[in-house]
Amino acid sequence: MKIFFVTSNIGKVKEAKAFLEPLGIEIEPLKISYPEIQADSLEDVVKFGIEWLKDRIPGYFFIEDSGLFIEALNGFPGVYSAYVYKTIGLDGILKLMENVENRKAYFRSVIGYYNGNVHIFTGTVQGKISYDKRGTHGFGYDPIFVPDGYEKTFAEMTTEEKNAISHRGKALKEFHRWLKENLKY
Ligand SMILES: O=c1[nH]c(=O)c2ncn([C@@H]3O[C@H](COP(=O)(O)OP(=O)(O)OP(=O)(O)O)[C@@H](O)[C@H]3O)c2[nH]1
Ligand SMILES: [Mg+2]
Repeated sequence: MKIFFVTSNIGKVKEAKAFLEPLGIEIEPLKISYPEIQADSLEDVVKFGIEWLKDRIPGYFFIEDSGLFIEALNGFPGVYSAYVYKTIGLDGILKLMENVENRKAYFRSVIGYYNGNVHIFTGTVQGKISYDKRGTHGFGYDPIFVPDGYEKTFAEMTTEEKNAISHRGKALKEFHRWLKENLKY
C-alpha cells in the first residue's frame, strides 16, 4: 500500500521510509505546507493540519508534528520547536542552558493519519541536553540530544539506531501496528 506523508522535512521522510518501507508500506512525500496553529499541544496542531489538508490530498495521508521539551525551561521550545530552531538555533538553546544543571528533556512525536477518519499515534523519548553539539547524522536538535541510557547524541546514531528508540520511531511503531490490524495487508 501507498501512503502520502505531507511534510517539508526530508529528515522525517528518511526516518519514516527506513521504518515503514521494509514493512511493505510505500511512503510518498508531499511537500505541501499547511498552517501550524499556535496551540498548547502537538495534537491540536496535527488535528488542525489534517482538517485543512483532507480535501486537498489525493489519497490516504499522514502528517507529524514534533517538539523538544526542556524541563529547566518549563517545556520550551515545545510546540514552538521549529520556529525556535530557525531563529535562535542550537547555539541559542545551548546558551539558554549555560550553567543550568538540570539537563533533562524529552522529544515527543504526534502522527495524525487520515483515511476518512483521524487516527493519532504518539511517541516520547526521555534524555538530556548535551553541553556541546556532537554528530552529523539526523536533523534539527539531534546534535544536542542524548537519549537516556546512551552517551551519544541522536546525531551520532544511524537512522536505524535512532528509530529503534526515538519518539518518532515509537509513534511509527504504533502507527504500523494499527495499519496491520486494520488493513490486514
Ligand atoms: O533533533 C531532532 N530530532 C528529531 O527527531 C526531531 N523531530 C523534530 N525535530 C525538530 O523539531 C521541530 C519540529 O517541528 P515540526 O514538527 O513542525 O517539523 P518541521 O517544520 O521541520 O517539518 P513539517 O512540519 O513540514 O513536517 C523542527 O525544528 C525539527 O527540526 C527534531 N529535532
Ligand atoms: Mg513544521
